[in-house]
Amino acid sequence: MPSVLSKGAAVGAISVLTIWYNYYLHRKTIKKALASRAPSAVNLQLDVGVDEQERAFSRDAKHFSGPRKPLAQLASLMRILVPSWRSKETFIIILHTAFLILRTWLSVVVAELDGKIVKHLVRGEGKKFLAGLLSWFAISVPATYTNSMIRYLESKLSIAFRTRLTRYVHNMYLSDRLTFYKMLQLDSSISNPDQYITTDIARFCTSLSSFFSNIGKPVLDMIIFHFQLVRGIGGYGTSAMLVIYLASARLLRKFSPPISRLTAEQANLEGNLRSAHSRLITNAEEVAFYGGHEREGEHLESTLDGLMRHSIRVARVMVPRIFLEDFVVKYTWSAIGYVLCALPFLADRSINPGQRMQRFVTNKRIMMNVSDAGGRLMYSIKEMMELSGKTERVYALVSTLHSLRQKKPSRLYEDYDGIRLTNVDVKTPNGDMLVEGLNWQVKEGEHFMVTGPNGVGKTAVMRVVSGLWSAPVGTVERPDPMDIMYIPQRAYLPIGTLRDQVIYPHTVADMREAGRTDQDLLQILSAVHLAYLPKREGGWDVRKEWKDVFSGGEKQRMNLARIFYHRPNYVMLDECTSAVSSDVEGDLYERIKQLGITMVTISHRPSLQKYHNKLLHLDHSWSVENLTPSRKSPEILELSDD
Ligand SMILES: Nc1ncnc2c1ncn2[C@@H]1O[C@H](COP(=O)(O)OP(=O)(O)OP(=O)(O)O)[C@@H](O)[C@H]1O
Repeated sequence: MPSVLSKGAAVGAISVLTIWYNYYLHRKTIKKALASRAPSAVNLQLDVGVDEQERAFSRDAKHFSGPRKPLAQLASLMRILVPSWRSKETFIIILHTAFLILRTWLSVVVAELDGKIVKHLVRGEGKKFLAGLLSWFAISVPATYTNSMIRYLESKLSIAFRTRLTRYVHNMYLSDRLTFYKMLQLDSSISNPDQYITTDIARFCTSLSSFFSNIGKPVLDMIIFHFQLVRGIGGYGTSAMLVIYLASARLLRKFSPPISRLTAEQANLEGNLRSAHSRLITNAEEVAFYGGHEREGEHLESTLDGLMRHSIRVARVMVPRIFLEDFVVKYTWSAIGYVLCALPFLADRSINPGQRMQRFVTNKRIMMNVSDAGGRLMYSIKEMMELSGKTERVYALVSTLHSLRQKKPSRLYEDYDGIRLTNVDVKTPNGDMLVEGLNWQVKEGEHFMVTGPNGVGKTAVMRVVSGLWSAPVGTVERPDPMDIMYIPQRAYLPIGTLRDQVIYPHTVADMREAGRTDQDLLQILSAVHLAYLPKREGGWDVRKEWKDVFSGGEKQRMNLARIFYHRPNYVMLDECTSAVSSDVEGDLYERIKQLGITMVTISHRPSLQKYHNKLLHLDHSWSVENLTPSRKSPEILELSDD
């Protein structure tokens, strides 16, 4: 009984520590939540500065370069998951390990108590039997508490890993190096980053945190129980058990299908299905107009078919492995365990029945625990392979982000008062030449129109100026990003309030800092002929899926409103008034000019020429022409082939 009390005290001490830790974390979370209500910097990782994060990325880059073996991949990812010995994750892992040890220790105590209870029963010692039973119950409270804490800490670890890894990826994905754009538009190695960031990271973190229990617990059990068994059945018996385990592990490995590859493939196919659904969500109206539901249905079905065929194949190849695993772990090991427990007592007839019963029950209980731990270790070989497949995908994501982040942009200078391209070759990401040796300069007050046939590379020039595409040859000079804006062909409406639509990409905090008010925004909306919107939609704070609310022309005018809000020195407009009625369109161009903003307009509409004084014509070669209001046909100033 005293030993039970001292063990109970140990459990109590660990429990108090855990409760204190939870309280501490809870307070920290509340403090953080309150702090995050205040307007914060743009950095996504609230507790780390942008520069510090950039330095961390540069330090980590060498650990994510090129292909690596699964264990090395896991080691690289662990650097992100547990960044230091003083991190929260280290503390959770230590606490988790403490509870694992405690559980194993309690199992030994229970096994010994079992033996004693049976001994008292056989001897007919009623009082001792009852005392043993009471101790048994006393142990059950900390034992169940320990089990629930192990599960709780496992979830906590998984959440902590996921938070850290997802933030790390988000910070790199959405950094000012435009990694998300490069990944989505220019690089095909990661086809569905959304699937990787949402599902794959979550699965990897859950697997990794449960892996600590699944491997850590049985390994601990095996070590501690084996010491107990050596006392009970001698060194030969336990050595025999060990040899049998190792042989079984080899056998199971030999007959195991390539689980890590199958897991990675499964995740890939799930990503394809998800992406097919995302496409339908994004293009629902277009599909509905075309009556393309059957065609889209066929695509979804064939994607689902691929996934299901793979899942069935996985289930089929797993049958022999599961059969072998069960046969070895559940039956063969138990039978051998019985024999090993019984042998010492069959050989030694001098032991009295009570003692014999006590030792047999204790040993059998420990043997069952060893067998159970061994079984869990065998099962965790499969989990280890699955984890390896999940690690492979998450590693691929992080290493691609690192390699895209390091890609050098073209020779681009951001301190020029104007736009100047010198001997620039404009090429597609595939390397196809669109415009060769482009020499083009836009000075302040020179409003340019860029024209040319479809697909000739007009938007490509805007991509090169903005730095989205790098020019392999030549030099690009342009103003500071704060002084130039690019309005793309397709109007973009972010998630948020009506106010957010006008001020994008500013936040409300940025707007307040810039000294702008809702009254200013109303004036801006009236400049783009949308002054009726706040009233119609129910105020500035209303949140809607704006892309479904606004008409085509309204969407474009809202995008143009951002020019009046941000008032850059230069703006590049890419066919962004095609749905705006021509009277409003003309008015908008005049207003932009009145604000002293220099315009570069990509358009096919000759009616827009009157708002510009120069023209860049692209048609596999390039030419710059003067546009004078009095002359219909432009005067040719410079040709690319002269
Ligand atoms: N991510 C990409 N990868 C490969 N090729 C691309 C990519 N984006 C565009 N292109 C190609 O680059 C060429 C130029 O495209 P761009 O959008 O600049 O044409 P454009 O002159 O603006 O045409 P339009 O008048 O139809 O808008 C096109 O042939 C297009 O297929």
